[in-house]
Amino acid sequence: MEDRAAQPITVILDLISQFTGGRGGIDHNIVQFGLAGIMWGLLLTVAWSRRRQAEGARERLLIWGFALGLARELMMISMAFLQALGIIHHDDLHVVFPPLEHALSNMAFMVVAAAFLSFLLGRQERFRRFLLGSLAAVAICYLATFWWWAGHITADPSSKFGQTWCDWLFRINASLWLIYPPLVLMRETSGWLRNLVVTALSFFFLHEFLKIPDMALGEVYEGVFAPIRHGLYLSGVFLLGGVYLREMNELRRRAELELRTQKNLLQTIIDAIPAPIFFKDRQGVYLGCNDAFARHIGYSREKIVGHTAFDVAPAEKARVYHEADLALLREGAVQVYETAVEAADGRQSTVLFHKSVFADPDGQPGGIVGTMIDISDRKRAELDMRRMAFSDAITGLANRALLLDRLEHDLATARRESHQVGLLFMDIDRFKDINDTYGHAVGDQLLQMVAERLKPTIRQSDTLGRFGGDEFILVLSCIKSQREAVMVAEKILELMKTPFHLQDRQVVVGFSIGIAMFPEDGGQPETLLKHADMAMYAAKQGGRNMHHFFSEEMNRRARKRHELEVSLRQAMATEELFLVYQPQYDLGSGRMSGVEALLRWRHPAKGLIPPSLFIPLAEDTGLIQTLGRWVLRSACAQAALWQQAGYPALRMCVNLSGVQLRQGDLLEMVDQALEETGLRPKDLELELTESVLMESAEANIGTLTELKRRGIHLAIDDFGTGYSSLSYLKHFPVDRIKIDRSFISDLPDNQDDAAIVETIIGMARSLKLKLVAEGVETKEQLEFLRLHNCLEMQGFYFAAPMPAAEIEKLLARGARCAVRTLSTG
Ligand SMILES: Nc1nc2c(ncn2[C@@H]2O[C@@H]3COP(=O)(O)O[C@H]4[C@@H](O)[C@H](n5cnc6c(=O)[nH]c(N)nc65)O[C@@H]4COP(=O)(O)O[C@H]3[C@H]2O)c(=O)[nH]1
Repeated sequence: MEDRAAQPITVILDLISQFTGGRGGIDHNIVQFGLAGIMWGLLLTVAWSRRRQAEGARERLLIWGFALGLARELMMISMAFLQALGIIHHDDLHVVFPPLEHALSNMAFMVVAAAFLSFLLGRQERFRRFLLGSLAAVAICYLATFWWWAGHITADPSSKFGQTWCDWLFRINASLWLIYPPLVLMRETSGWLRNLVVTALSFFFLHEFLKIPDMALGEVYEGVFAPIRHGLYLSGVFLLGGVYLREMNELRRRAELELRTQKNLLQTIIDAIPAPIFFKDRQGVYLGCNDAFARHIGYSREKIVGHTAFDVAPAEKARVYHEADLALLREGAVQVYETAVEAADGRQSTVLFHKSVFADPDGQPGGIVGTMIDISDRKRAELDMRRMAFSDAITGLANRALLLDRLEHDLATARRESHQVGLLFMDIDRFKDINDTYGHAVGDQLLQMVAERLKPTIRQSDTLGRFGGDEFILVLSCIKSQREAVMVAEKILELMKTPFHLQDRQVVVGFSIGIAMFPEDGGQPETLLKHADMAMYAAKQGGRNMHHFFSEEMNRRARKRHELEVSLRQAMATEELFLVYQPQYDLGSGRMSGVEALLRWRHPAKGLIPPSLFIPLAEDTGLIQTLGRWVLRSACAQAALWQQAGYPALRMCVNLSGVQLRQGDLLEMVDQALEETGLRPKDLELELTESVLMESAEANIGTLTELKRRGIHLAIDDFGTGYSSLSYLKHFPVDRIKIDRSFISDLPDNQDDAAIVETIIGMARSLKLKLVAEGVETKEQLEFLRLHNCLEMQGFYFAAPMPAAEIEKLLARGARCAVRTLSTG
């Protein structure tokens, strides 16, 4: 029965055996070894090349497994060659090679199987146990076999390894271990990858297992089994290799995809950051950048990436960046520096670079990553702030702080290098009037225009600034003589002569310049400034629109002025000031028609100080406000007293300073004085000098009209000394003209004066203005005036200024102008 059953199989096996060339045929086919060797070699190459990216136990195992497989094939190829070349006989091969070949192929299978187990199951412990167990078993089998085989072959050199019990042991052991991985995988995983791996591992198992029936049959049908087994082996290797390569390909694709995703993500993230970011390699080639960077430097990303700074920045700048990069790569750490960047369109910006080095996979400096913070606005703001701190807001010239700083610096240099410095202190004459007349905006405009005219006069090394108000300073930093300063001053005065176009008007402004020289006039900035200021004051006193050098005399005068000022302040508190009154007579009635209140100062040490000395000082220092208020109130009070005492009404004439007129509170001051004293407005006459009136005619006309509306009389003092425009005179609400005493003093002999006086009298008559002649000292003068019909007079011929009590006496006596009183006031 058994024979019958075995018969058809035997027939088939015989047939296959015949067909395949029988024993020793394909078993030792060099093509098969070659193919398997190529596959193992390829797999080893791939696994080796990937060892960096895919670090891990599996990859290391695979390298070992593939290497063992390759070693087996190489050994088989060399065996085939040795046999083909007749160096070793076929029978002798069985002595050494089979145990080695079995060990290598089995170890290769085990290791590869373990690697796939770990990969597909993801459980390290399990595959480690499997690996250790299988390898230990293979090793034990191998050692035992070899030990036995060594003895056996010595006893019977014709015996074959494949026909001994140790071969059995070997095959059974190997197939038992090789059945394990496919079974585990079948049970625990699924998917096409699992199926392929299971198939490949099963082929390996079958390759080992089929040897067992072959041996059981006495290797009679090795011609059948060998091709099948080796076919299975080759298929297993190719299948596994295919799986692995495909998997590698997939991994690479996935890695690339991931890399691309990561790159996109990174690009999106850095594009979302508003600060420019870039990164370059060690050679300075841009590897990437964000939109902000591309925008900032004005190039597209394509023009930047793959290029160096030399392609996107001017060579000079690129060199700076490159050198900074090299230093950073050399020294590592972080680099922060500020620099100017020029964009493609030439736009300049100041940026703060933060650069650091990034490492390559080997931990070496791989390149540079940097960010740029645009600090142009901050820089500009800092610059503006610095400029604002040192420049005058209206004119843009140096301000007081900068002027003092420069002056100090120039003086230090001049001291060191022994040269001179000229300081020009300039002031616009009557700037206040312009401000009052046209408003502050126009005043500022004038300051700007003056600054513009001054600018071209200065050299690079000079400093021009506004010291405050209408005061300009020019520091001539290095000059050889006073002559140079004079030339500059004259040039400036010449420039200022051209009228300024202000609010559709051509306005001529005067300019006074005071000059102080280093080292003669002072060694310190403060002293020089003070002295130049004094010189400027002297220029103003001297008739304006001129320049004046500082002198010691000026200093002395200034000191005296200062002392006087201090005394005047004290005088106001200690009643050293008092009023005297000078009568004015009406020759028509022969009666005293009015009195002029005149201020006196009796200094405890210096005696009587004339008003011509202290009134201008009071005007300059602002004391005139308080003083004027006091004079007006006292005079009004005195006039009211006389009236209350029953004397005939007298016109009380009070001098007003130009400063008082310009201050806004004149009306209020007058109202208050009248109200407090009870004097009628019509009994008060306010005297304004012709020049004061003309200086700011337009601004004053409103105030004067208001005074007039209240019934207060207005007189033009010192008439004839200024250059009254007749048209203005016609518009001014004045009542009286006071002919200046300078025209009276030489009457009647001086023909010119006589003609002037006659003209003034004629003009007053035609303008219907009243007249009073002041400074009448002689009978001839009186007669001349009377002859020409000027009937009101004031002067020493009639009476000198006198205290109120004296006036009262005169009033009490009903004194008439015939009385010749030459008493002093
Ligand atoms: N040679 C000569 N002089 C005569 C004669 N008659 C009078 N005078 C003087 O002529 C000046 C007349 O005053 P003014 O023209 O208003 O000129 C005044 C006036 O402009 C100013 N002043 C005086 N008191 C005041 C005041 O209270 N307020 C203001 N703002 N100015 C005043 O001081 C100037 C000088 O005043 P005074 O020294 O008091 O000098 C007075 C007076 O003493 C004469 O026949 N011959």
